[in-house]
Amino acid sequence: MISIKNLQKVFKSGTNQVQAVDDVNLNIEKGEIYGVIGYSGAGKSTFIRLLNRLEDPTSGEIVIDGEDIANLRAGQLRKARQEIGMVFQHFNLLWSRTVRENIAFPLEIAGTPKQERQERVDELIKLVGLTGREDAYPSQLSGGQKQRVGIARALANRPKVLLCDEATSALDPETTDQILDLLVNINEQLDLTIILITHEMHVIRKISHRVAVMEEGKVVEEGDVLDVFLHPKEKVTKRFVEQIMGDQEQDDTMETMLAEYQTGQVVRLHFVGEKTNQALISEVSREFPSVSFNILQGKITQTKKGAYGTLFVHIDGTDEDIKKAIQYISETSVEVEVNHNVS
Ligand SMILES: Nc1ncnc2c1ncn2[C@@H]1O[C@H](COP(=O)(O)OP(=O)(O)OP(=O)(O)O)[C@@H](O)[C@H]1O
Repeated sequence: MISIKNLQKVFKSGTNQVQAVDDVNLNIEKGEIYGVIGYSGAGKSTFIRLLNRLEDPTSGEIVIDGEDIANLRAGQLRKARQEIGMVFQHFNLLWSRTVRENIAFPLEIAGTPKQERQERVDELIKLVGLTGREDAYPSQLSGGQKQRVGIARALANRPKVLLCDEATSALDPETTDQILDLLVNINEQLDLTIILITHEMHVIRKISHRVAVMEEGKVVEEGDVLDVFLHPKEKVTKRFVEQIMGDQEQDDTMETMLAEYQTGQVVRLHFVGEKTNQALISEVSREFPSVSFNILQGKITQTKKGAYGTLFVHIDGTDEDIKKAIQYISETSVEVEVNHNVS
């Protein structure tokens, strides 16, 4: 659906040159939530602004649904832009207009007749959960509500793709989660392709199907979120994954746990996407009633493709039963690492 080839953006000022986007090549499928992550200055904002030509590319191709956005002239560009919605970090609302009027704005620009405009606005208000706040002004809204207006406005002209530029970075964690849930709903209900840029791994983990990692203008790593989580190759990617997993921390506490348990075994279960932790532990407890399972600690993170992470479990019972329980777990997709055997 979106094909980006050899995309370059060089900013020039006097003798200074900054290569903000450096030979980016990506393919994004219809209906996908595609995340681009990178630290400040990596080129994410420039990249996303190239996609709707808020910036002009220095060279390269951006084909969205068969149309090369990079080479459109002014008139064609105006039309194409209506098919690309954008949500901004700081909402960019019109302060003298109500919620309803803000959402209607892109429809007015597109020349949508009044009756149709009103119907569409009503639909959007419902979709983003702003019923009852239609006549409020932006200054009377919370951050999350402002972003809901931003999202409704971006969807007004039924775009083919929604671009989100750090859409949750100005929000607190709880509101962030609500807005991310809304984006997932919209993606699923409308089968809408969403491209988002962020510096927060949490955003990628929670809603993205695939991710690209940017550094110094380049995409240094790309793939399914779960694959990238499990096998980060680049240093920068490892840093992002550590942000939410904290592996080093777990290795340190392992030693403490081993010292604590004198009977049974402490095992580390590695979840790689196929089974959820709760389902497995209750299933194995049911199968082996004579064995006790005690979850000691763990860090499991849910991605769009399943659970990923590790769980430390103390298993106690007779040697024979413990062995059978471990064998049972090993036969699922969960990898078992036996750390301790004292009996
Ligand atoms: N209009 C501009 N003129 C000159 N240089 C620019 C311009 N916009 C961005 N840059 C430079 O391009 C590089 C990439 O910036 P960009 O804002 O795209 O990165 P980013 O990953 O989005 O970071 P941030 O989250 O801090 O905005 C930086 O070195 C930045 O200084």
